Amino acid sequence: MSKLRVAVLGAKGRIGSEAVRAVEAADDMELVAALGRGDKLETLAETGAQVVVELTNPASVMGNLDFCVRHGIHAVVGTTGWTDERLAHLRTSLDASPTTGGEAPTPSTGVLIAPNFSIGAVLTMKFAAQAARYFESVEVVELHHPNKADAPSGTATRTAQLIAAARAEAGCAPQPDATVTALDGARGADVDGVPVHAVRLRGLLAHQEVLLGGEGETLTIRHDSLHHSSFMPGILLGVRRVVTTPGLTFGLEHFLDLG
Ligand SMILES: NC(=O)C1=CN([C@@H]2O[C@H](COP(=O)(O)OP(=O)(O)OC[C@H]3O[C@@H](n4cnc5c(N)ncnc54)[C@H](O)[C@@H]3O)[C@@H](O)[C@H]2O)C=CC1
Ligand SMILES: O=C(O)C1=N[C@H](C(=O)O)C[C@H](O)C1
Repeated sequence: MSKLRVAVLGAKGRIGSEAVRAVEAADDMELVAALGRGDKLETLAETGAQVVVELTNPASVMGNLDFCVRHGIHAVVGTTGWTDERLAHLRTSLDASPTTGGEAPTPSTGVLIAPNFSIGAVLTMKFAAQAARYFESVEVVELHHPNKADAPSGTATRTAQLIAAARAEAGCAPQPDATVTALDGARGADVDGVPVHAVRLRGLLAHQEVLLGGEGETLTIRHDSLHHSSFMPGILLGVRRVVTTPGLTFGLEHFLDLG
């Protein structure tokens, strides 16, 4: 069986360099390009890359994906900074990409955007959304290394959105909060009504706590990524699945059998 031809964008970065090693070690993949800032995207087409693993930064990701989609190259994206506007733009460009034909043509290019590739983080999001309706209060605390460019993390934003959606579906009342005066930022960022707090601390990598509170009890769901290796099985799964999943997939959970 022929190997999947994979390229990594952001190949010299913290997660990108780990992804390069993971792709090189995978029996069913061939690393055909490892590109960093300033390298020409045309290399992707020239090397016949079938899948790009995009691990750069929010300022670069849209241009990189535009190139991939125009050239029919599938993409597995870990880079953060996704807004509704950016997702709409990507869907529009996917709609215009080559189609598989048939009565209801679908985009043939697949893009997976995963706010977090680690299984524990994906499960944290799922468990938090399940629990959210049973507690009056819920807040998210994410903790990362101090070199991280964005806050709150993509994972925390997604977690809060899923919690808010679950609470809205269950008809939950707004959270209790009697705060009248507060220093700017003291109550965190408001993501769909869920407070999200970001800690940046030397020594940390990527961690998250979801704090849930009800009458006389609290529940804490905590996840810790202790090494970038925690993201690699998810990236490799994404590469294997995206080639047969046209269009936009948001969240690795769609490629996992979580029940
Ligand atoms: N979804 C997930 O599970 C994870 C996502 N991330 C995200 O991945 C992104 C990268 O994180 P880190 O590796 O920590 O950052 P980093 O700053 O260490 O690495 C980013 C690399 O991309 C390069 N780069 C910038 N623009 C480029 C371009 N146009 N073409 C090619 N390379 C370019 C930079 O020079 C740098 O080497 C961030 O958005 C981060 O939040 C990080 C870890 C896990
Ligand atoms: O920048 C990081 O390191 C990470 N970024 C992602 C995020 O913003 O959620 C995933 C993980 O938290 C590591």
